[in-house]
Amino acid sequence: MSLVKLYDTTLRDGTQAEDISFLVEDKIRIAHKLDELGIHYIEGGWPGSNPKDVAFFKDIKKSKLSQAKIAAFGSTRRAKTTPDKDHNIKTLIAAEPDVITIFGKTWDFHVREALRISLEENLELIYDSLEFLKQNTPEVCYDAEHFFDGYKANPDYAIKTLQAAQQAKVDCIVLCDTNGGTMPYEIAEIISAVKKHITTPLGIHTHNDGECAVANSIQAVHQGIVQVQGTINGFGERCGNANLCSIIPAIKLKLKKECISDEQLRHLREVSHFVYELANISPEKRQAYVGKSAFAHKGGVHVSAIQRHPETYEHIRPEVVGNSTRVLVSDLSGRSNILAKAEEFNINLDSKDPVTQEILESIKDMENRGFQFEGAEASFELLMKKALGTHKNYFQVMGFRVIDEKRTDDQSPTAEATVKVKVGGKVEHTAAEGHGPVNALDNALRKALEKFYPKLKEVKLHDYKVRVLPAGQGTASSIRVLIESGDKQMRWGTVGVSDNIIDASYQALLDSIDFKLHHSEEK
Ligand SMILES: CC(=O)SCCNC(=O)CCNC(=O)[C@H](O)C(C)(C)COP(=O)(O)OP(=O)(O)OC[C@H]1O[C@@H](n2cnc3c(N)ncnc32)[C@H](O)[C@@H]1OP(=O)(O)O
Ligand SMILES: CC(=O)C(=O)O
Repeated sequence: MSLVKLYDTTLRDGTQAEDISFLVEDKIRIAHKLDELGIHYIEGGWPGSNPKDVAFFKDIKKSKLSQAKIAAFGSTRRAKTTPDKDHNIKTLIAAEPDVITIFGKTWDFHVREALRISLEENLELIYDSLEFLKQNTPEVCYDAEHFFDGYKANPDYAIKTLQAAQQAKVDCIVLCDTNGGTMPYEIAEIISAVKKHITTPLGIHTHNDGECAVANSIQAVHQGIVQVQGTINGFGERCGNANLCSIIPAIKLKLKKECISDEQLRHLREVSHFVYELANISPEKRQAYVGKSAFAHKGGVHVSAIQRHPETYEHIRPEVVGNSTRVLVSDLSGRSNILAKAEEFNINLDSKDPVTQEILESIKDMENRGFQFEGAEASFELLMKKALGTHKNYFQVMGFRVIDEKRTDDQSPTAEATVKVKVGGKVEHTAAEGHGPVNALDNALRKALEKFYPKLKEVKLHDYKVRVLPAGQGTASSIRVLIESGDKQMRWGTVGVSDNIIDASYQALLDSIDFKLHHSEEK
């Protein structure tokens, strides 16, 4: 099986994305993750650009990578100098990477407009920059910027720029779709034309402006190119770069070519989430292969079929990329969704038991009133237990009161809540303050119940989302509150709906506490 080399530019082109910035420490941690994933080349940055990138190349040498090569990025020399005097080229060599990659101009329009030099001068600049680098570095890649646009505008000149790089004996020539507007069929045609003139190994670097970056990269691999550049999660300039989290499984599972091992592929989802975490960006749910929804089944017909055979609605087994099948519960559910969830929660439920239908109808009715169980599986589990008569009443809330007060215009508001709960035969009446009314109510409820159930001290509130339901009644609209809670072992979601935001929050908080108590006892 032929090997396709993976070249990751998350740490360089990825950081050219709006909102993405990594500390040097983040870059080092990501580099190690990429190395473990089996990425062959890690482009760490542009040392001629900023001190952070210089520090990366210095620091990465202090720790050992298992197999990846570190690449430094830059450009061909400036027009009015020679390579040995060019600041950018000198800093690239000084960074002492395993590989140096420079980009140069292919498109005659860019040579004239961006560099403002003659076409001939640009060819000299490509050749002598690369030739000089080849004498000073073990491996050199050449990124032919705007190659596809350049080829379409002036094929002869575009090929001449590649020939200049080939003459300098570079190790790989990377065809770039820099503006990201090329279509997959053009990639196939142009690569086969290039191969008539160029014998140097070819690579591909695509951007996603036409939403075709992954498709274009796969098309290029199909055409026999040997290096694919991209970024984790598709981070990158404008609409992003080609997403390696989609390209890697496509190379292995669809094109049946070698790139990383099966074991490394099982860590793909983990690496994707790690990079999101360090970038401080919420993972994209609908991301192919690695997203939370990539194998989430909602329609009753789908759930029924995947239980008979997963391949009916899954294009690959999710485990091979470290993901898993999920069944969602909603008003699009059928009995199969309820039965699948019951099995997941270790609840015995017979498909012929009339309670299955009752639960289904109750969900459809509640979703119609604004509830949503997809992010609130703990509330759904409690609902099932109530329907089956296995729900236990650990406590009863006899009432609550919340006061939100702002006495003068220049004073911040204060919030206080009182609750009355009954546990066994004992009544507890407690008050607490908080940052706002919901937090005060949460504090009061826990304060009252922790006396009876000290395990509740472990529960932390991780997320609190409020959504106004679209009834068009302004501040009198119904509200849905989704809460995510967690302890040391797990996280769970609960939901509440009311036309009163405090009441909706109260319902979700109560379910969260109730769920924790049920699970502590079951353990
Ligand atoms: C397709 C890509 O993604 S390429 C990577 C793009 N990434 C970045 O630009 C991020 C890092 N860049 C930087 O930190 C800065 O732009 C630097 C340090 C590289 C250069 O900064 P400056 O010297 O201030 O120049 P500036 O940012 O305005 O860039 C334009 C200069 O680059 C030159 N240039 C652009 N492409 C090339 C090239 N392939 N070869 C040589 N010079 C080039 C232009 O001719 C222009 O030079 P001039 O001002 O002497 O006419
Ligand atoms: C080299 C590069 O980043 C590009 O052409 O998009």
